[in-house]
Amino acid sequence: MTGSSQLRRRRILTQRTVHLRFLMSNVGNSTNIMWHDCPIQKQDRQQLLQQQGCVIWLTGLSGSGKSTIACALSQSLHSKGKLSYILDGDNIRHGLNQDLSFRAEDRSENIRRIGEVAKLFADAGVICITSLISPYQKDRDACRALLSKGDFIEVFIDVPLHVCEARDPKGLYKLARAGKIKGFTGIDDPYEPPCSCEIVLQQKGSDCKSPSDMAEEVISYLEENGYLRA
Ligand SMILES: Nc1ncnc2c1ncn2[C@@H]1O[C@H](COP(=O)(O)OS(=O)(=O)O)[C@@H](OP(=O)(O)O)[C@H]1O
Ligand SMILES: Nc1ncnc2c1ncn2[C@@H]1O[C@H](COP(=O)(O)OP(=O)(O)O)[C@@H](O)[C@H]1O
Repeated sequence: MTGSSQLRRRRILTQRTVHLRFLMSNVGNSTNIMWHDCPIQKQDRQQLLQQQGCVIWLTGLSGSGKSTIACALSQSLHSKGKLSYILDGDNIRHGLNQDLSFRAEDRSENIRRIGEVAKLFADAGVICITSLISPYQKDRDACRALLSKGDFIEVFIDVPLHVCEARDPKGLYKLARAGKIKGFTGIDDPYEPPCSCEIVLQQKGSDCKSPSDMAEEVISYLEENGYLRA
C-alpha cells in the first residue's frame, strides 16, 4: 500500500469513528450504546399480519373486569384471525415484576416496565392488551408518550367501587376492609380515573353488558379506526 493510500484509509477510518461516536448515546446508566436498525420494520410485519400493532391499555379497579374483558377481547380477535397478546399485571408480577410491591413507586415501575414491553409488542405488529390497575394518571400518560400517536388506546373500565367490592372475585376487598391488606386500591390507596381516554366501558341504566359485549365495543373501535387491516 502506498503512503497516500494508507493516509486516505486512516482518514476514512477516523471519519467513521467520529461518525459512530456521534451515533453513540448514554441512556440512564447505559453508556456508549448505539441503536441498531433492521431493514424489516414495523410496517413490514403489519403487512404480514394484516393489522396495526398497538396497545390497548385497560385500566380500572380490582374486580372491574380487566382480566375477563382482556380474555374476551383476545378471543374475539383470534376468531377474526388477528394476533393479540395479553400482559396482565397479576401474571407479570409472577415473573418479570416479582421484585415489585404495591408501594406507589413500585406500582409506577410496574407500569413503566409493562409500558416498555407493550411498546415492543406493538412494534412487532401485535395488538397488545394490557390489563393492570395502573392507578396513577401520570404513569399511564408516560406509557402513552412511549408510543406513536394513535398506537395507545386507553380503555377505562368504569365500574364503581361498591360493585367491584360486591363482586370481590378473589376475596381481597374483604381482607383489605379487615385491615389484613394495607394500601389496597380504592380502600386505602388512590385510583385516579382517566380524564380523557379513547374508550369508557360502563353499565348504563338497566342495560346489562356482558364481558363479551364490552370486548365488542373495543373491537368496533378497532374496526372503525383501521387497526384490523394493514
Ligand atoms: N394492595 C393492592 N392493591 C391492589 N391490588 C393488589 C394489592 N395487593 C394485591 N393485589 C393484587 O394485585 C393485582 C393488581 O396488580 P397490578 O399490577 O395490576 O397493580 S398496579 O397496576 O401496579 O397498581 C390485583 O389484581 P386485579 O384484581 O386483577 O386488579 C390484585 O389481585
Ligand atoms: N361486564 C362484565 N365485565 C367484566 N367482568 C364482569 C362483568 N360482569 C361481571 N363480571 C365479573 O366480575 C369479575 C371481574 O374480575 P376480573 O376480570 O378478575 O377483574 P380485574 O382483572 O379487573 O380484577 C369476574 O368474576 C367477572 O365474571
